[in-house]
Amino acid sequence: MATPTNQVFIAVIGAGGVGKSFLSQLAALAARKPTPKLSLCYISSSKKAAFNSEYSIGIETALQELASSSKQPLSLPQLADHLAAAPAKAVLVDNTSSQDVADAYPLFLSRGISVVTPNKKAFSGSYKLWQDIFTAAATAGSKVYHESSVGAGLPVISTLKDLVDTGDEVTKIEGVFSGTMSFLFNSFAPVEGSGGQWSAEVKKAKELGYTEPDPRDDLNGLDVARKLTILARLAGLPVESPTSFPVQSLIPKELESVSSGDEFLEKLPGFDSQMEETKSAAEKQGKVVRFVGSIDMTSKSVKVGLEMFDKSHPIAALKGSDNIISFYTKRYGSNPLIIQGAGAGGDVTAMGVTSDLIKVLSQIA
Ligand SMILES: NC(=O)C1=CN([C@@H]2O[C@H](COP(=O)(O)OP(=O)(O)OC[C@H]3O[C@@H](n4cnc5c(N)ncnc54)[C@H](OP(=O)(O)O)[C@@H]3O)[C@@H](O)[C@H]2O)C=CC1
Ligand SMILES: N[C@@H](CC=O)C(=O)O
Ligand code: NA
Repeated sequence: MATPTNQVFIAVIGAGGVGKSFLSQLAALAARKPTPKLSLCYISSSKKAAFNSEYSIGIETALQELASSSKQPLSLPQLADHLAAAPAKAVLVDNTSSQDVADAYPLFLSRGISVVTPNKKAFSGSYKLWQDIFTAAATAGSKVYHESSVGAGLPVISTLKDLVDTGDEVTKIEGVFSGTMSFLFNSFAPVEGSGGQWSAEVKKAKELGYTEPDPRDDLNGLDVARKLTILARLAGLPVESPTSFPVQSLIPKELESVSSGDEFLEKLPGFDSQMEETKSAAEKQGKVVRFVGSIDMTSKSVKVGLEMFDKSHPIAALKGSDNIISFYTKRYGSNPLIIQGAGAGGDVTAMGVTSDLIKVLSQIA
């Protein structure tokens, strides 16, 4: 039987802040662009899944179907089998931050299943996983896109790929790469006024959907380190892992061994004085403190941490969860190519995922 080319099956793992926004953008996309026909065939959280032998879940009703389902999620190899047996091509959308799901991308890709994701774990894990992912995709002809793994929906990865693919040479990448850290410092240590309480701002960032599922993954600097690992690799620096360069953590020493994110948030107000000291030290010099990262391609060095900025500096003047990312290249000379805008939040992150899906559809359907 010929494989229909006018239909694509979509499997979604993860229905949190980004996953929910993605589903509503998928519903709008399916309504706006009837070709190829987009069929949602699987949706799961960590505990439950909705799927059936007809490969058909209502996109609009997916969250209700998931909530009322009594099915356990398929194991990742079972899901790969299920999608490989679908009557047309399939795309896996990973909206989790799971390392296990990320580790399975080579399996999905080698079975012809394309992957789109905002999950940083695969592209910032071991360099071997990175190679396995792109080798599996190249061998099987499947596609893999991860725009929202850096700067949420901002066109950071596509821009860097375009620079490299057109023969430009990146010399340095620097800026603010975390929506959470941007929000925290913009509200805790604003250019004007006194700012809020550190621990209260951390809670707000979580409520606004900016943080990782566990906010300690933002505060320990690892989220930014992961993003820099991804960008460094794309720019041609084969960084081994996000822990292979200096990363400053903002987790108080006393809370390093706390077992859960919730307990950490409960105890954090007891350590607000530590961040207050950092803020005052900058204020004494007429500056503000911000959490930044940089990749220097010439010296092959990557670093992540706090720096002080004059109040007139563009990094000091960021608002909300904005990221600012400057690409210094041979072609752009001393005036970098700069990308700026919201770097976290469900809708802007899902936008990057949905636009990646559209790119995949244009190549496979
Ligand atoms: N939020 C943001 O602004 C941005 C997020 N991202 C990335 O997007 C991804 C999702 O973030 P976000 O939506 O905020 O996170 P949430 O915590 O809101 O949602 C995560 C979802 O993934 C599910 N999940 C976790 N592990 C598994 C698993 N092994 N199998 C199936 N489902 C699983 C969770 O299920 P359950 O509810 O059962 O635990 C939940 O539905 C992360 O990788 C994050 O780094 C990237 C850019 C910006
Ligand atoms: N927690 C991350 C989400 C996007 O990658 C951030 O705050 O930037
Ligand atoms: Na992006």
